[in-house]
Amino acid sequence: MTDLLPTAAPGETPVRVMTIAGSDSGGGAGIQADLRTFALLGLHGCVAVTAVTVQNSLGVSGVQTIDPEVVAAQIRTVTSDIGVSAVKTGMLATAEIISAIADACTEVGIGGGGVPLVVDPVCASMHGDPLLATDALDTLVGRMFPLADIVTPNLDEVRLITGVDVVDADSQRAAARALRDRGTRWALVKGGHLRGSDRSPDLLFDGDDYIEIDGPRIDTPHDHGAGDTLAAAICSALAHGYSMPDAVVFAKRWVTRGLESAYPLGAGHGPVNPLWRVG
Ligand SMILES: Nc1ncnc2c1ncn2[C@@H]1O[C@H](COP(=O)(O)OP(=O)(O)O)[C@@H](O)[C@H]1O
Ligand SMILES: Cc1ncc(COP(=O)(O)O)c(N)n1
Repeated sequence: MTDLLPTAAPGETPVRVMTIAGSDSGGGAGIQADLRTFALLGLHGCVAVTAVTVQNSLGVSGVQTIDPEVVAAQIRTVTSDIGVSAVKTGMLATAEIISAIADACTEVGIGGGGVPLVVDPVCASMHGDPLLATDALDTLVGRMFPLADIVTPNLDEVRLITGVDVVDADSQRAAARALRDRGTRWALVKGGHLRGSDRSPDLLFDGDDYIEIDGPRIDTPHDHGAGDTLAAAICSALAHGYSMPDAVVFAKRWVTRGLESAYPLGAGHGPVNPLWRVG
């Protein structure tokens, strides 16, 4: 497997994908991270914006959500004209927005065995600022997980969704099982927040087999947008027809390379850097 995906010839339409997520004004996470990964992997990225966050390297100081009907309309108008081969979701903000997205996805054939759907169940920023209304978690799990080909929570999100505290390989497996019980086809329990090891192992589970997708732990404070970058790369590989295990292995290598060349930005946490691709 290579570190890159096939690209279109100049003038030829590239593979299209879509991110349904929030905007990060600091450019490190959210739709900005997704679009960077899509573009650098040679795909054309479309967007359904769910919220505009007021954010920099130190945290999130404001959120303006988008009218749920406008979010759904972005999904319908893109799919009816441009067409997409895979979709990922990130910050979905409120229960009303999630319901509108789930309805629109069902209507146009995203998820549920149709167009592959990657659900990154974003609940908070890395600084701990909330990105999902506290009453919206049940809707996120109840409406999006049954549509999802894969869900990609970090360990804080795993705890919120399943109650499982991941501290070692056994609890990582228990968390993967508990996630699958909530309706997703594949569960990925990311090990990025597992401290005290020189590895950062993610665990992929389809209900039968556990697949450990290992990688070295990169010693950097600049990991803003790591989860978005991983999920956007999984989405990109699925759009090219990769199997789920191959898509996650590909994406893990992509985010690891991005962490290796992550850069400082502002006074806080800088972003993972998929620009290694053009460096
Ligand atoms: N310091 C690190 N070194 C290597 N890989 C990491 C590191 N931090 C996160 N990752 C990887 O980046 C991806 C995103 O993980 P994580 O940081 O847990 O997600 P999130 O950004 O959603 O909190 C995972 O594949 C994880 O293993
Ligand atoms: C709009 C938006 N979406 C997602 C994240 C999560 O990224 P991180 O965990 O790196 O803060 C974020 N901070 N902002």
